[in-house]
Amino acid sequence: MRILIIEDSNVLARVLQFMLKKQHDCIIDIAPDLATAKTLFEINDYFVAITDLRLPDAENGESVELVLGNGIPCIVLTGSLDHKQRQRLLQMGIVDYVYKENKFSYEYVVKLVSTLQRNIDTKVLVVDDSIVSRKILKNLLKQQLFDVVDVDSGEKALTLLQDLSGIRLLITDYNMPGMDGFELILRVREKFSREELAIIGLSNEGNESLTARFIKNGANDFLQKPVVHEEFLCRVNNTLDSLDMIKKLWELANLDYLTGIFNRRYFLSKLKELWGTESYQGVIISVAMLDIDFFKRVNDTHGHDIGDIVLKEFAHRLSNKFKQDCIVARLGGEEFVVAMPGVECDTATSLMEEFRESLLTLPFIIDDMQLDISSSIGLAVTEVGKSASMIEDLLKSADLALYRAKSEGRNKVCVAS
Ligand SMILES: Nc1nc2c(ncn2[C@@H]2O[C@H](COP(=O)(O)OP(=O)(O)OP(=O)(O)O)[C@@H](O)[C@H]2O)c(=O)[nH]1
Repeated sequence: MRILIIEDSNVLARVLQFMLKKQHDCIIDIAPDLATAKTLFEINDYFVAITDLRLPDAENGESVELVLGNGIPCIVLTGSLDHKQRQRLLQMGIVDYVYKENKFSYEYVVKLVSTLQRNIDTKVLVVDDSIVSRKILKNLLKQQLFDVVDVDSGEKALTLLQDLSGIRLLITDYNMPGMDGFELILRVREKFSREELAIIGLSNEGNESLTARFIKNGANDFLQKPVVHEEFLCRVNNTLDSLDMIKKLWELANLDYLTGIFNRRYFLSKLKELWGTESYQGVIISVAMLDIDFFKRVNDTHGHDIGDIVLKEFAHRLSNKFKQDCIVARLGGEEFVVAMPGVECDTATSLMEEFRESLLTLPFIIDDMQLDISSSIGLAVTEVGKSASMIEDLLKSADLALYRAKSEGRNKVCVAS
């Protein structure tokens, strides 16, 4: 990522450069005047430009025209701004303006750059029967680099949500012929939770209870039309920030920090979920526990960092082999587990034998070193039932089978009797 700072104050430009570099892996060019900025635009492609409104050779915001004329998102830095200037800048299509006040202003600029990066990969669906309103919202969102799709009815929105995966934010008008905004939200919430898909409702009705109704029906936020540029973008970004935060918390709670695969907590909750699902009652389930052999030696011989790489590679291979309905997790240390619902004992044993052998035939190459890694595997099989204590028994059996595999010489699959 390459960023251009157009700013005649060398101190300010350097502070911003330092703060941006701390947060982003990027190249930063500094132009102290319009002429230099013009030259830099001829030779480089920029992700975003941050420009002062007044420069020694361009006192009237010509740098903003230059940036936008080059099709580059523009963040404006300014000491002051009157109402007219603000209107003009927003109409020109800048990302945002920031007052040069204190360190928080520069932190805000750094955050804006992260937000723009996030927005590029964020799909937003706008639903409004008014072409004018859709166009305004689309333009506002595109200035922030969002990937925007729009439709003119709730019915089309539902179809699109079904066909096009990855939409993270739905912005819907309330008053629409056919399906109104409320009904659309209710229908959407049957399939998508607040954590998966955020919804912002819009209406030009000045009805006070509308906000609460929207939110009670499943919207994350609500805004009055016509939208105020800055408020709209703040609300959109806050809503998406909350979604990101929830995702991060979910990952912290359910993923193993080292390998990125599921952790023990997720694994156990998933098994409990299966046990509680009517359609799984009586379905056969195989569970395999895998433990890397003599892993302590890997750490002792090559160091902990290499040990970590082995764990990551092992997890990667395991989750590549057992996809689809299987649940693959790291239980802790060098111990992993795979649950295979619907897989009979014979098939599960063959699959585990294949995996065990693949470790020997495809050695781990780390830093040009070849490491011979093997695994002992214990397998237990049962039918999903009503009693939760069965889960404990199943895991105990797999663990005992693993213990047997270890004591019988390692690099072996043992099935619980
Ligand atoms: N690098 C690394 N090592 C870990 C991690 N978690 C646990 N270990 C190490 O894993 C090793 C496990 O050693 P042991 O339980 O003695 O087992 P082992 O050497 O694999 O021997 P067997 O299981 O009997 O074949 C210990 O040295 C732990 O320090 C981790 O996250 N990273």
